[in-house]
Amino acid sequence: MREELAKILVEWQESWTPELIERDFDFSLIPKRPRKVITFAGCRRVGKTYLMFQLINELSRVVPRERIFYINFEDERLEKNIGTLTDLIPTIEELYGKEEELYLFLDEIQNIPNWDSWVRRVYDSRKDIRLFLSGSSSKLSSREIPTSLRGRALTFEVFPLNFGEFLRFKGFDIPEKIEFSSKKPILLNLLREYVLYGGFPEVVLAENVRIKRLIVRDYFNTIIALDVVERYSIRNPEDLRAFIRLLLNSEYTSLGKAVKALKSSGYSISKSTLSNYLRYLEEVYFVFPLEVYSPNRMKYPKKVYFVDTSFLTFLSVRFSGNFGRLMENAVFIELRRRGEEINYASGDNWEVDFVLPEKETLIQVSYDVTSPETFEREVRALKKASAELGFRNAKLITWDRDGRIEKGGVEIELIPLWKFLLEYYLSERKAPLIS
Ligand SMILES: Nc1ncnc2c1ncn2[C@@H]1O[C@H](COP(=O)(O)OP(=O)(O)OP(=O)(O)O)[C@@H](O)[C@H]1O
Repeated sequence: MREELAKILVEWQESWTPELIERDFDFSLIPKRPRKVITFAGCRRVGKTYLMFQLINELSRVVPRERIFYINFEDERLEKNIGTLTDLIPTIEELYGKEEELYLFLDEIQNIPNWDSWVRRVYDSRKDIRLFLSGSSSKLSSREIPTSLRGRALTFEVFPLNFGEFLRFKGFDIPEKIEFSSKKPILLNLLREYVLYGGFPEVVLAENVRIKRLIVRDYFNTIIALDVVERYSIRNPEDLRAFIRLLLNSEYTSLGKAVKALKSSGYSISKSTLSNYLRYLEEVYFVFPLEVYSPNRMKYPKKVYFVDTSFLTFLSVRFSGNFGRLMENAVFIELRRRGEEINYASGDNWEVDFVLPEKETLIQVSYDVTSPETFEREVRALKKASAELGFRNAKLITWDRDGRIEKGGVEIELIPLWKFLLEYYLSERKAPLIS
């Protein structure tokens, strides 16, 4: 077995040249001190492995290549037992010496039982070894990091491409003065594509909608079958699927109501089971339930957003093609990517899509503000929310309308979606991606 390991290590040193498109990731956020085990967490296929590759590229500029190793524990040549891990460092040291710091990038490490005790041992006993871990499983996500690693690990959350990255993947150079540029119609077309089909790298690169649909459906099936059903040992996968169908077609999740709705379709599932399902789906970064901003939260249902708008486009009967809903989901993911604390707000006959309590900001998202009735409704909701919550920052994210209006003492900033999504990019900040 050690021979296989040696072969894989040498092969990696000799042949590794990944072709990748750079993501926005500020690697200076990875601390030198205190030394931490770095983990990359996020939904399946968002690009965690490629982000590790990008980091390896950056690192290769300052660290000799023979001190950096990448191993994918899904490699069928490797035995999936702890022996593979315990042999790893001695094998590298035999082959390449042990003088300097060693950087180990270990992918899908959760395939090895008891991997976490090995990680802890290495972390505690070898100050000269830096570990970077990734995996499709929530076992590596911050919420589920084994207790033995707590305090030793720092997790970076990876999301589907942001709009700036999406444009880079599409080979589109963002012009200087977008508002006045002749390239703006192209930008808006690309934005439409981004909102409809989302930011999974492979889906973005796929050449037509038919292929995009196939890939997204395949991701969906894999997430449900492997990341949820298998990992959490779900006994009735059909029940889970019925619940997901419900989520994909409703804006809110009140578990009580879900129990009733499912019952009327012939599924008998308890509230506590549904609550577990929702937690699992959240742990694998497939959905993000959003709470209302209110002291008595229990009275209000949660709203549900998906990690990527493509799931709504290709799998939702109700929201497929509902551009307003897709825009709202895209804005949510962008806020989440920036690490904002987010809620929604609701009152008598009004609702505001997002509240950022720390920034005292209200955000409403609306596709069609050209219709005076819709515009009035959105503005009214912002006014009511502002009066009730005392937050004076109000933004209305539109498809492409800029400006500022004052209504009843509340100033509302109108922001085109492209401008909102590129805010970080335009201000040359990079999304922190830290949880
Ligand atoms: N930066 C990138 N440049 C070019 N292609 C990319 C990039 N990131 C991801 N991809 C494409 O998306 C695919 C999935 O990316 P990757 O394997 O990194 O995802 P992952 O999050 O590690 O997936 P899993 O959770 O299934 O292991 C890659 O095989 C590649 O085709």
